[in-house]
Amino acid sequence: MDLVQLLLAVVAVCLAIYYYYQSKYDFWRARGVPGPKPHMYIGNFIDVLTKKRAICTIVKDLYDEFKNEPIFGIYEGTTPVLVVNELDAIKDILIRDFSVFVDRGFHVFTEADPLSQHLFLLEPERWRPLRVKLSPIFTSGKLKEMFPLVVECAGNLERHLDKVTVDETVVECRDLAAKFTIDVIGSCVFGISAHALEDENSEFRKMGKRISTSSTKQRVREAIMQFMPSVYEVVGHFLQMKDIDQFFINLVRDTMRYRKVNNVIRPDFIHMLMELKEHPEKVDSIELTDILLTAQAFVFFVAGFETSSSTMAHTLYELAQNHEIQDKLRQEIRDVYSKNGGNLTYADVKGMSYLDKVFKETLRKYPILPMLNRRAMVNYTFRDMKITIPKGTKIWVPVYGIQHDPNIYPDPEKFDPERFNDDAAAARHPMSFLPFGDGPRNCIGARFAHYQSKPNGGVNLKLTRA
Ligand code: HEM
Repeated sequence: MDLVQLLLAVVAVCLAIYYYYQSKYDFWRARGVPGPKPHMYIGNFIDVLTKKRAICTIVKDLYDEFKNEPIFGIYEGTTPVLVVNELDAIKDILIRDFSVFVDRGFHVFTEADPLSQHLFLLEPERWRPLRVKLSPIFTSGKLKEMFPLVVECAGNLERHLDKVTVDETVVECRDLAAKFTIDVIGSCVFGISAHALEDENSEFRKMGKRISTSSTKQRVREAIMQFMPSVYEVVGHFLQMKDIDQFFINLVRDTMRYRKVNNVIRPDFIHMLMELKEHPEKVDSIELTDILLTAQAFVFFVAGFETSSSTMAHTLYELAQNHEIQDKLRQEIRDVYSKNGGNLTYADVKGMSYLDKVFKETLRKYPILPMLNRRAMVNYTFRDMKITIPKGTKIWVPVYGIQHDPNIYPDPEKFDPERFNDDAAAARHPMSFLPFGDGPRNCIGARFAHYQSKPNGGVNLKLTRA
């Protein structure tokens, strides 16, 4: 083969690759679904990879551009994703036709990343029986039993704030919220005192920081996981955060062993996971390994810590700018505390209606997940729309866009808890407020989130001014 032939062969291969990838971007056009133009290989997420824009901004901008369409198509890398704007269609996906959309469409890396086998990521076969068995952990009754543990942490927070306000130390609210949440999760999930409030070097705090800080290694890891899952299966082992995994594996194993030997019973998640382990026959056909149980405790830490602490920090941020709302809320909180001789009960938290509105408005303006993910398990035809998507198609529900849509929430950047008056909330479509998702695969910890976040806000406002 001479040089010209070699060059022609190289050009032919390059063209073949180019057309192969280009043809992947015909997916939505061929089905008559509108959408933004994708970039070669990267799809519509170049700004996420280059960290130019946050994913919530991208979701909002795309939603604003296509919000008059009931659906539009985008590409995650080369994978087509259907974004569904129409609220009735969203209800069909999350609730009515849930059996079609039971999967989130994420990968579980059983070998490369054993703790990824948790409820949020699991495929339907293992998710279904586990969700059934884990749901009772979050019933009102169980949370009521657990509430004294939260109150104990709120007491520590109160003492901590007493100290720092006397010293007139500047308090970083985001950091304070993270420490409090770690103490609550440490106690309610793992049954240990994490001491994050008092000790800057607490092991749990360090783990929380490691998980939530986005290092270059972590960014590379997440990008490969999301855009090249089959590559991650091979190289994931090298990118794994082994010390974090080992910390949680040891913690759960040692705590379970200690409790068993010393016959310790405590009303927390570890106890409930131990009960599942003791009765494996209760979990259908799936094997309940220590790793699988640890993965569930791990997701309660990850999902419970960052979500609630960000929400608390956002609430305090908004209250610092809206003094009227802050004063009204403080009055409600002080009334409840003084009625009960300085104590806070489970029923009190439930009864604080203004705090509830403030919490909801925070989650409307700052939803933790900018979109919900689902994947069609079979071919699916949308009602009232002449479109059929093939089995395997990924779906996004653009929560951030919907919750910032001025047609649904007038003046959406304004922080206004009155949007959640009973009448105003009832007048809106139920799918227009989805901070915890909806349907059988909604947030399993939603109720727990209320009962761990609100006492934090309560203690902060009772004692201080944001
Ligand atoms: C303010 C706090 C929180 C927010 C805003 C939040 C939000 C969410 C959202 C939007 C989802 C996806 C729902 C869907 O796809 O329909 C989710 C799932 C989940 N959340 Fe939360 N969450 C919070 C707190 C918690 C807590 C405290 C825990 C556990 C202790 C938790 C555990 C989970 C788990 C395990 C899932 C996956 C559920 C499944 O697939 O079955 N979350 N959360």
